[in-house]
Amino acid sequence: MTAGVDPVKLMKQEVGKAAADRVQSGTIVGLGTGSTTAYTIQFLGDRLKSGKLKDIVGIPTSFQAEVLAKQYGIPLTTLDAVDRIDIAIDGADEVDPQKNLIKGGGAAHTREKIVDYLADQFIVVVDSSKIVDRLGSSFAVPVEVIPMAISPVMRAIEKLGGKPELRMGVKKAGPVITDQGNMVVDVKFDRIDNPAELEKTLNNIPGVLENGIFVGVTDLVLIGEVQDDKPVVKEM
Ligand SMILES: O=C(CO)[C@H](O)[C@H](O)COP(=O)(O)O
Repeated sequence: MTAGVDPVKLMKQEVGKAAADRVQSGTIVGLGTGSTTAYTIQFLGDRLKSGKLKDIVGIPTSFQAEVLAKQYGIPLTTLDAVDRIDIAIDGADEVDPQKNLIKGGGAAHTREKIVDYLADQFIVVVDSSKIVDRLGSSFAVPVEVIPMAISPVMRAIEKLGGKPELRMGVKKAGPVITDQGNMVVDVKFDRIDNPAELEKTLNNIPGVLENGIFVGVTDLVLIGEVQDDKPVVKEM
C-alpha cells in the first residue's frame, strides 16, 4: 500500500477506474453521485482527453456529477434528448447479497433512481465496507420529502416503526436541501425484512418524492478491497 495514503480512498480510486474501463465509445452514460463515482467521472474524462474513448455523452444524477463532468470535459445531455441509457455507474451506501441497495447518502437518490433504472446496464461501485448481510444494518433509509409535508410524513414513518431524523446541513444552518428543493429524512428501522415492500410503502406516503431503497436493478457490483496491502477489485 502506498505509504500515507488512505486505504479507503485507494479502494474507491481502483473501483472507480475499473468501472470507467467498462464504458465503450459511442455510448450514453449515467454518471452517478458521490466520492467513488467522482473517480469514474475523472477517469472517463482522462480517457476522452487521451483519445482512448470517443463520443460518449453523460447524463448526470446530481448537480455534483454535472459539475465534475464539465470539469473533466464530458459532454452532457438530458433525458428529453435521449430515449435510452447504455450504462449507468453509481455508488451505494449499502449492498445486500441480492445486490439490493440503500442509496442517498449524498441526498441524490431521486435522480439516481431515475437514471440508474433507465440504463441497460447498471454497475455499482463500492468499497468493501458497504457490503452487508441485510439492508438497514448500518445505514438509515434516506427519504426525500416535499418541505410542507415534513411533519405528517415523519409521523407516518413513526407509525411504520421507523425512527425518522431530518438531515441537517454541514457548514449550512438548517436542513439539507436536495437538487429538487426538497428535504431528506433519514429513517432507521430495527430490521428490514422485505426491502421491496418497504420501498413501496414509503413511496405511498403523501409528500414522499422517493426513497433510497433500490431493489432488483443492479447488474454488477464492483467491490474495492485491500488484499496483501494492495487494492483489488472483486465482482458480485
Ligand atoms: O447514493 C449516493 C448519493 O446520493 C452515493 O452514491 C452514495 O452515498 C455513495 O457515496 P460514496 O461513493 O461517496 O461512498
